[in-house]
Amino acid sequence: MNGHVFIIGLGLIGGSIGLSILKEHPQATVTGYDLKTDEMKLAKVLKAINRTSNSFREDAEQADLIIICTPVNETENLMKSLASFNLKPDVIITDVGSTKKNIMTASTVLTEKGITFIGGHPMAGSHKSGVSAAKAFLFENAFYLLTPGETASIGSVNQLKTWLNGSKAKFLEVKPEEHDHITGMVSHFPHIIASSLVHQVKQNYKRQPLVSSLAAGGFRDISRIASSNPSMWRDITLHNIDTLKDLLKEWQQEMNRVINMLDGNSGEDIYQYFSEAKQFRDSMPILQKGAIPSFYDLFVDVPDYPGVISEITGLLAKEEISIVNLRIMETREDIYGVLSISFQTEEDRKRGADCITSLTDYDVFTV
Ligand SMILES: NC(=O)c1ccc[n+]([C@@H]2O[C@H](COP(=O)([O-])OP(=O)(O)OC[C@H]3O[C@@H](n4cnc5c(N)ncnc54)[C@H](O)[C@@H]3O)[C@@H](O)[C@H]2O)c1
Ligand SMILES: O=C(O)C(=O)C[C@]1(C(=O)O)C=C[C@@H](O)C=C1
Repeated sequence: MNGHVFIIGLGLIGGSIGLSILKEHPQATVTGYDLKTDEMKLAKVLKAINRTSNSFREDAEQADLIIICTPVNETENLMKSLASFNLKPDVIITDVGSTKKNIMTASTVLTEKGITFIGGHPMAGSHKSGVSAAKAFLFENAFYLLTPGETASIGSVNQLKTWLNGSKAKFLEVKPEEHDHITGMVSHFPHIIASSLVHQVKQNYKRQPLVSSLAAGGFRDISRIASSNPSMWRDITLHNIDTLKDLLKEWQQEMNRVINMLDGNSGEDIYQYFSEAKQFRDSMPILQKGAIPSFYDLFVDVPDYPGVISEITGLLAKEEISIVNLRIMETREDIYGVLSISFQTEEDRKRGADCITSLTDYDVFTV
C-alpha cells in the first residue's frame, strides 16, 4: 500500500510494527516519533521507519494511518492531543496497548469528532524494551486482537489489517471488556505472580544469599517476565486493576486449596493436582504453532576460558548460521558461564543447537 503511516512511540512494539509495515509496503512513507531522540534515530538506522518526525502535529495531520505504540497511560493523553489537530478525515488511528477498556473509553475524544479509532493489541512481545529489540516477525502467528470503535466501518478494519499484513499475525475481534478479562488472566496476572515470586526469593536472600545462585531453570522460566519494563506494567496494572483484584482473590482461594491439600498429606491428591495442571497446560496452544517465542535465544554452558566465544562463533560461521546477538550471562559464580546466543529464526536456533551439540561437549538449552 502507498500512504503515510505515523508511528508514535518507537520501542519494541512500535519498531516491530514499523519493520513489518515497511517489509510488506515498501512504497509507504513510515514516519516515526518518540520522546527519546536517540530511539528515533536508531529506528531509522534499523529501518523500522524511513523518516523521523520533525513536527508531531504536522506528521499526524499528514497521516493516513496513525499507530500509537506508547505505554497505555501515555496513549490516553496522546489521543487527546490528536483530537485537537486537523487530521485527514479518513485517517485510521489505532494503538497497540495491552489493555483495551480504558483505551476505548478514552478514544471517544476522537470518535465523537468522526475520527476512526480501532483498538489493537498484538499478543506477543518480550521482557525486552526499546527499538533495538524490535523484530519484523515478532507477531508472526500470534493473535492480534482488535477492538473496533462503534464508528469504525468494516472497510476501515480491513484497511488496517492490510496495513498490518506483514506482521503475519492472526487478527481477532473482541469486546474491550472481554479483552481485559482474558489478558488479565493470561498476561497481566502472571506478571504479578512472577514479580511476587521474585520478591519472596529476595526476602529469603537476606537470610540465605546462596538462594540466588541456586535459582536455576525452573525459577528462570517462571520469573522471566519479572524483568520487563516496570513503568509499562504499572500502567497496565492501573488500567486493569479490578480484574486483577478479582483474580488475586481467586488465587488466594486456590492457595488455600493447596494448603489444605498439603495438610492432608496425601500423595494421591498431590499427584492429581500436578497431573491435572500438566494435562491442561500441555493441551494449550502455547506449546503449539502460533506462540513462537519472541526471541530465538540459545543458551550454552561454556567453561570460562579465553577464546571460548570465538570457538563457538567460528563453528556457527562455518555452518553459515547467522546470529544476531551474543553475550555472556553473569548468572553463575563458579567456573562455568552461560553464553546466550540470539538467532533470527527458530530454524537457525535449531541448526545452531545441532551444530554446537555435535561438535562440542557443551550443553545447550532454550527457555
Ligand atoms: N512489551 C510487550 O511485550 C508488549 C506486547 C504487546 C503490547 N505491548 C504494549 O505496547 C506498548 C509499547 O510497549 P513497548 O514494549 O514497545 O515499550 P517500549 O518501552 O519498548 O517503547 C515505548 C516507547 O514509547 C516512547 N514514548 C513514551 N511516551 C511517549 C510519548 N508521549 N510520545 C512519544 N513516544 C513516547 C518511549 O520513549 C519508548 O521509546 C505498551 O502500551 C504495551 O502495553 C507491549
Ligand atoms: O513474552 C513476554 O515477555 C510478554 O510478557 C509478552 C506479553 C504476554 O504477556 O504474553 C506481555 C504483554 C503484552 O501485552 C503481550 C504479550
